Amino acid sequence: MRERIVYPDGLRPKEGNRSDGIDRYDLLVVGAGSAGLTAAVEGARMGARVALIESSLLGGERLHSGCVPSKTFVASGRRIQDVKDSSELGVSVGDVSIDFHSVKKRMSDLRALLGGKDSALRLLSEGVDVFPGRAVFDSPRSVTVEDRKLEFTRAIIATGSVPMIPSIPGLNEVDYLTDETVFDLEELPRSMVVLGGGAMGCELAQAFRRLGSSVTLIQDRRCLLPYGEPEASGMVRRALEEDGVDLRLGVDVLSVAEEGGEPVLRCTSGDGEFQVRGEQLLLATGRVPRLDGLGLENAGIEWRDGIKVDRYLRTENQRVFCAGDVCLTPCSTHGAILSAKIALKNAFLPVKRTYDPSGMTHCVYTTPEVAYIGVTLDQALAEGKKVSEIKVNLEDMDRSRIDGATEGFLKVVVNRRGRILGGTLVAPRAGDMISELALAMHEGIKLGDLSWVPHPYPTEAAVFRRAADIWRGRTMTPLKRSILQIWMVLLSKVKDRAQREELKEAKRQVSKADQQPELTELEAPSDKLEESNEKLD
Ligand SMILES: Cc1cc2nc3c(=O)[nH]c(=O)nc-3n(C[C@H](O)[C@H](O)[C@H](O)COP(=O)(O)OP(=O)(O)OC[C@H]3O[C@@H](n4cnc5c(N)ncnc54)[C@H](O)[C@@H]3O)c2cc1C
Ligand SMILES: NC(=O)c1ccc[n+]([C@@H]2O[C@H](COP(=O)([O-])OP(=O)(O)OC[C@H]3O[C@@H](n4cnc5c(N)ncnc54)[C@H](O)[C@@H]3O)[C@@H](O)[C@H]2O)c1
Repeated sequence: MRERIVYPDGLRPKEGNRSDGIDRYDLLVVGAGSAGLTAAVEGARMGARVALIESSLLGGERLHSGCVPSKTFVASGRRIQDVKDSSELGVSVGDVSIDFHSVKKRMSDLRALLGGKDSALRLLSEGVDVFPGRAVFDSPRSVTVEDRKLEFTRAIIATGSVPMIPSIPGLNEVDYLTDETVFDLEELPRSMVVLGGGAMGCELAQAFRRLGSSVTLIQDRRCLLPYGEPEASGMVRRALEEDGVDLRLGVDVLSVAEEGGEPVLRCTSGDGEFQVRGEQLLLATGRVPRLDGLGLENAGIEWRDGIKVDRYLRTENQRVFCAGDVCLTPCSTHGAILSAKIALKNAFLPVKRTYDPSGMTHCVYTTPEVAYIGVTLDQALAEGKKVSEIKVNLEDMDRSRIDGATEGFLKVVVNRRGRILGGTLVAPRAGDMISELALAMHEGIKLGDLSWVPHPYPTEAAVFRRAADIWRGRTMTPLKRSILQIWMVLLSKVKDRAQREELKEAKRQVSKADQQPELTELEAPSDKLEESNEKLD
């Protein structure tokens, strides 16, 4: 289970030396996950006196129960699958086996290694005072942590989120796993029921299946990953089915009970009632902000399902801002980091930045990966926008053919001027590649401009150049084509006239030379004549 922060000897923040015993900070950050760590370190670098409060482990969800552990399982699952699929590339291997304990040990080692940069020692070296304990606001400008009162000029709440536990009869009477416990499993489960077909459900269902568990995924909606491009969702569905995940879509879970030491789910769908059971039940049904016990009412901040923030990420208390999962959905580490930078800037500087969710990238690390940004074609049309969509299938890309990974596509949604409004990429490394669209959208670079970027050959990233070329071809209207044709005729006429002038001049030289006696002097003009004739050819 989670441990408390351990301070190296002598590095604990000094007791407040003010006569009233209260420490005063320019910036107080609650929560040391991706958002809180970013705000604290960048705040200290800006010259602020910073206090960072963490009630559990430094590093937050990314390090302990989110990205790092899940992607470690995903990486092992991918490697197994690559080995199994290698015969397509002419590589034969014998039986493949999985050592779950080694997979887990690698995950723990990685957590320790990557956690180094989130350590108390490193934070103190950056000038951040770290306070272990639970922060409770006791007034609009002060917080208490372990009986110590800290006053602040500005505060950033970055307390993250907790798993959303659905209200299903009987659920609280059975043992279930969430992201906070699934990576602590000692043994690979023989069978697992995953509830929820969002990013977490799809990634972990595929990973556990590849590691060797028999997996059933139950999703209430009729599709997986319901918020993005439907074709991408369909591809992930096919990929999971090919891996052997038993998919049950459009299903309501009526109740859960324990039978023979296993959770059994009574479900219903259009086809009637049925039961699903597994050695383990994993909940992947979404997240809710972590706000309980923060004493927000004492800080003059209203909250119900979440904290209300404006586009500057400021709460009703003008001194207090939010960043990360506590105020964003969908949740992501890069969203947490970006929002922390924005909240920090807005907390101290006169020039404000807004948080624009439409510029946020999303990636699901299944095989193939699905990455997207902005709007889909359907969403743009529903908003009444005049847009079109450019699509390139991976099977048309040389690199995808070479690697034998042709499942996937790029779709880019553009307005009539070629401005990019969104895009979806399904590809082996879609998460790495989507940044090109993010950069283009951020900098206002149009799709056609990507045509001039020298994407190396053969890479999958050249799919952007292909899309840009298709767009440029499409924008060649009959009018543009006619203008170009007229221009080319004019150009050829101008050229002809220049060449005729040159010829005339050469002839003049020849006739002039005819009247001269010396043969050598004739050579130059006749050379010129030949040259001119060549040019005309
Ligand atoms: C299984 C899984 C996989 C994921 N994979 C990815 C991925 O691949 N890519 C990606 O971008 N995102 C991924 N995410 C999402 C990502 O992990 C989160 O969006 C991100 O870590 C949130 O960072 P945060 O700083 O907002 O919150 P957190 O990391 O949750 O940090 C909040 C911190 O605040 C502390 N805290 C709470 N209340 C108090 C209090 N009162 N006083 C003091 N401290 C307090 C908590 O202990 C915690 O450490 C995944 C999530 C899950 C569940
Ligand atoms: N790669 C990544 O960036 C990554 C990976 C994992 C999680 N995350 C983030 O973490 C958060 C949590 O992920 P998540 O997948 O749990 O949430 P999610 O909201 O993305 O998906 C939850 C899914 O569960 C379904 N669901 C909800 N209640 C259900 C029920 N009772 N029965 C059946 N299905 C039900 C919903 O329809 C939804 O599709 C999200 O914000 C996500 O973006 C990100």
